Amino acid sequence: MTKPILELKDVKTTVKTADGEIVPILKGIDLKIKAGDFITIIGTNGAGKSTLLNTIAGSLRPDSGFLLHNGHDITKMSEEKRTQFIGRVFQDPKMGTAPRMTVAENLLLATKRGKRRFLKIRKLKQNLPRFKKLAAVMNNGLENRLNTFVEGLSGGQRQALSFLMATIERPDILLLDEHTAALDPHTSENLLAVTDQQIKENKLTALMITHHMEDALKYGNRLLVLKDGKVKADINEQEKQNLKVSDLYKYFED
Ligand SMILES: Nc1ncnc2c1ncn2[C@@H]1O[C@H](COP(=O)(O)OP(=O)(O)OP(=O)(O)O)[C@@H](O)[C@H]1O
Repeated sequence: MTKPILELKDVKTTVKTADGEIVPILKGIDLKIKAGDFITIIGTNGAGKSTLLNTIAGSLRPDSGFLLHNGHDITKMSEEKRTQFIGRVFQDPKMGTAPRMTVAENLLLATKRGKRRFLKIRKLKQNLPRFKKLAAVMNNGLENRLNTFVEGLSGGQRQALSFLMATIERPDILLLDEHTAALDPHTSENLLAVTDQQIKENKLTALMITHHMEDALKYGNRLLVLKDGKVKADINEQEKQNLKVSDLYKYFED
C-alpha cells in the first residue's frame, strides 16, 4: 500500500496566551491523508482548526506526536523548508502577497518557492503569457491586472492571486484556511468553484477550513469535524454524500 502523503500521529499542540498561560489546543490528532484527498474541515470557534493547519505548515511546533510527509518525519522541519511542498492561502487577503509588487512579480516570486529568490526582468517578460493564462482561470479579471501593484487589487483578486501563488508550483499539500471568508458571497462562490476545479484538474491534495456547512458538504471527498482539539468525525465520500446540513449540526452537540 502506498504511504499517506501526510500522516499525523497523536499530535498534541499547545499555545501560550498573552499572560503566559500554556493552553492545550490539539489534544491528540491521528490522521492519514491520501494523495488526492480534498478534505473540508468544520468545527466550532476555538476547536483547533487553524492550529491544525499551523501545525501542518510548521508555524506551530507540536509538543508531542509526529508528522510524516510521504513517510518521512517532518516534525522538526522548519516552516520555510515545508513551503517547498506545502502551499497555503489564508483568510486575510493581505497575507501571502507582497503589496508593493505587481501581480506578475508576485507570481514570479511564487515560482521560486523554496529556492533563492531574486527577480530578473527578462524572466518576468518571458513568463507573462503563462501568467496571463493562469490568471484567466481565476475568472475575475486578474489576467488584465498583471502589471498592477497588488495593493490596488480588489479583495477577491488578491485572494485569487494568493491561490495562484500557493499552487503555481504544484504543492503536495494545499492548506486553505477559510480563504473565501472575507469575500462577498458572489466573489466567494466564484473562488470556491475555481478552487474545486483546480484541485480536481491538478489532482491536488487539500485541506480546507470552512464555517459553511453547505460548502463542507458540497466540496471535497472527505469531511473532518474537529471538536475540542480532537477529530470528532472523519467522514468519507460515500457517507458524506448521504449527509444533510442538519446532520452536520448534530456533531456540534455534546
Ligand atoms: N498563537 C496563539 N496564542 C494564543 N492563543 C491561541 C493562539 N493560536 C490559537 N489560540 C487559541 O487557541 C484556540 C484554538 O484556536 P484555533 O484558531 O485553532 O481555532 P479554530 O477552530 O480555527 O477557531 P475559529 O473558527 O475561531 O477560527 C482558540 O481559543 C485561540 O484563541
